[in-house]
Amino acid sequence: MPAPPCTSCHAARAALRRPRSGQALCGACFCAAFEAEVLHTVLAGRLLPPNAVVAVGASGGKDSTVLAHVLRELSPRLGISLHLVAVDEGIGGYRDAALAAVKRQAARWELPLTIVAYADLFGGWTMDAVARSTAGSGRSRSCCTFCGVLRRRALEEGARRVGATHIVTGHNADDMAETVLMNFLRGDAGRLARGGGLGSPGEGGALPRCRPLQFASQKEVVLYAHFRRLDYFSEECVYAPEAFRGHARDLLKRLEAARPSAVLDLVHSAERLALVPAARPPRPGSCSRCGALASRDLCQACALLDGLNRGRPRLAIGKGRRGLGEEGPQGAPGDRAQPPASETIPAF
Ligand SMILES: Nc1ncnc2c1ncn2[C@@H]1O[C@H](COP(=O)(O)OP(=O)(O)OP(=O)(O)O)[C@@H](O)[C@H]1O
Repeated sequence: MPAPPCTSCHAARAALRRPRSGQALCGACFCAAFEAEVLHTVLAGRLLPPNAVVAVGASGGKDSTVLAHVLRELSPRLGISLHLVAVDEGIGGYRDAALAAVKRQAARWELPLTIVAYADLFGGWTMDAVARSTAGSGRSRSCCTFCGVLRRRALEEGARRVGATHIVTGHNADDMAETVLMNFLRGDAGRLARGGGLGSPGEGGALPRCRPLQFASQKEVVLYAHFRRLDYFSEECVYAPEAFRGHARDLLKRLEAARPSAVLDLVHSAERLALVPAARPPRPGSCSRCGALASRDLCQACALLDGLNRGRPRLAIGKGRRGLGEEGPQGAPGDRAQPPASETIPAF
């Protein structure tokens, strides 16, 4: 049976049904709709003002590839300029291939690219060295904790170097829903309290960050990349299988099978959550070492590096009561007198 006509242009045959709405569209109309929705997210949320210099966190993966492509399409209407910033975490057998994809994108789209490396920024520490240091006798399950904190810092540093006024990342709705689930599973009220919204406004001197793909489903991101024939790197990070996020991802897939709106419902639930004031993190101060946003003497990145340099990395990541959980905070439940330092960072 031939495909039905596209319900938008009525000229071409439909090439897909949109996963959420079931609408039958041709590839061109789907891509136009996808771009219009991202434009709406940016405009309605006032995420990127005219003349913004936008650093796109470019990992070479599908999400940031789609984000960079869509923002490039939209940049004349938004009046923004783009700069790709890629972080080389020093992960052998993974990041080099991903960076090669970013370089190809920069060349094809004629966008400036800056690469910053953990090894240069963090006193010689690469993620592979961190993994060796944190593993002890077994496999390290805390790599994503370290990497998330350090990458956030590295992206901020890279963005500053290129004179950016804003940072965007490619987190999609599925990523956001996983994060909400993980925060629930950890009982992390501090993060849940400010987990909604489209990003952080740039408190404490940090650059404003946002996630323009936050309402786009992973499936549609992949479909957009397919129809626009985007070239991206699709392998999983070598440390990802150890991460707690994988459990949240599996759970989310099962929830979505039973209830297709589960992903977006979770994203919106984070926006609507109203927690009692006592659950909110304290007003942040600044790190005594680097001046970044911190709720304790040292910011997350400096605390982690301190632990690594002293040969006691596990202390900084929650093997004690006040450390960080994997990819985020994990203070003792109910311990609100001095919440974990990680509560000072937004949930991405
Ligand atoms: N090495 C990196 N350099 C620059 N930005 C990065 C890097 N890694 C991740 N990011 C940014 O953070 C976002 C989320 O990354 P993460 O690895 O958690 O998710 P992802 O869904 O696999 O994203 P992607 O498909 O873009 O790799 C990316 O979309 C990108 O904007």
